[in-house]
Amino acid sequence: MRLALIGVGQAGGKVTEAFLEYADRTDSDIVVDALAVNTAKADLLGLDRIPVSKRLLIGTDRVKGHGVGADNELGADIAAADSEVVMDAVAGMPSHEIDAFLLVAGLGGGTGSGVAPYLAKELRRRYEEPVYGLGLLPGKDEGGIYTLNAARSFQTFVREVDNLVVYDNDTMASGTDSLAGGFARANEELARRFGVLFAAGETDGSAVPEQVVDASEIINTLGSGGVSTFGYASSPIERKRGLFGGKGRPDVSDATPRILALVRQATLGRLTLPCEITSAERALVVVAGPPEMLSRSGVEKARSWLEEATGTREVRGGDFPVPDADEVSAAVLLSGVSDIPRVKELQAIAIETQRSMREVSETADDRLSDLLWSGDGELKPLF
Ligand SMILES: Nc1nc2c(ncn2[C@@H]2O[C@H](COP(=O)(O)OP(=O)(O)OP(=O)(O)O)[C@@H](O)[C@H]2O)c(=O)[nH]1
Repeated sequence: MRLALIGVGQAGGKVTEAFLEYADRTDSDIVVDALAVNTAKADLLGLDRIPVSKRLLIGTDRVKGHGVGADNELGADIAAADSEVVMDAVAGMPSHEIDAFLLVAGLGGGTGSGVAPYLAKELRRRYEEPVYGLGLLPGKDEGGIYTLNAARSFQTFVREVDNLVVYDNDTMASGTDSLAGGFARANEELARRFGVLFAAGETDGSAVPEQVVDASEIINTLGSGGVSTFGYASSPIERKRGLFGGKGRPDVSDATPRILALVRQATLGRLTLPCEITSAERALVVVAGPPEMLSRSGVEKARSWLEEATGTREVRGGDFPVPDADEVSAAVLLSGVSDIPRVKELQAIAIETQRSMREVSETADDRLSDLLWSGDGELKPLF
């Protein structure tokens, strides 16, 4: 699947660059073009793979390049005023090569969470290709304003995209390094894992899959509307010693059970957004690795298992041969999921935060409560 990537806000820009790094390293063709959009000049200066001409600073008349300081209403207002800057840059992309747009944004801050949903709306209005979101949820320890931002952005973003794929920062593997180091590792891991899914149908012809996962399989799995989560698992392979010191053939004796075990692990392990898997409407599985290890019956069995585990008959699947790989991996996309504890929790905390803000604002400033609070006690979308 060939993507036009648009990274919005600081996190969105960094994750987009991680995708570019993955595509370069694996020589894969998944990124047609990439833009970074921000209200903070410093964040754009911190990028290094996206060319300067494709780093777009918006809202300069309102915030003078200093960012919106976690105010996502301001982010959405700026997007409404300045979206043309982004749409002009998108119009310069080779649209005939693009299978889909992917907007990447952290939903806890102000820029990504406010601007990305508005750009999704504009892109869907102008282009036939599907527009997907990759939304990063803030960790539980990030505080009230991040949670409130994420809850409001989430409901607006879901409404505006064809599908919102979610990555919860709380699922990030914990390490002992700094926050920045932790994010860099998480972004690399995220790009590598999603990369397998998007790159599966874009092989250069040197190794042909038995069951191709092309762009339409991914598009049909994502569907139109809803939320997706993603799981991944891998295991190293043993190779017999190769002639002349080259890579030898892998040991294929356990190829079939290994695939089934990996798909189970990917589905039942650490999903990017933990959810009740039986609430999924559709699923897609990609098994990647050396071609000898990609047993057709393994992939078939894994698909049947996934049908049973999720209770949906709409399960697609295929293989992605990577001749030199030192591992076999399984990527599982669950789409149309609805039973998501973290989203319920996010909304509950956000409503509580709003309620306390409302109590303060009723004595201090009624305008604020009207902005955040709809008459029926629900969170207001951003626009
Ligand atoms: N996965 C991931 N999350 C990140 C990264 N950087 C920041 N975040 C998360 O993104 C949220 C903050 O969003 P940012 O992108 O920094 O903020 P912004 O959209 O630029 O908005 P403002 O800074 O308020 O203008 C927080 O919830 C962070 O946890 C990153 O590199 N990777």
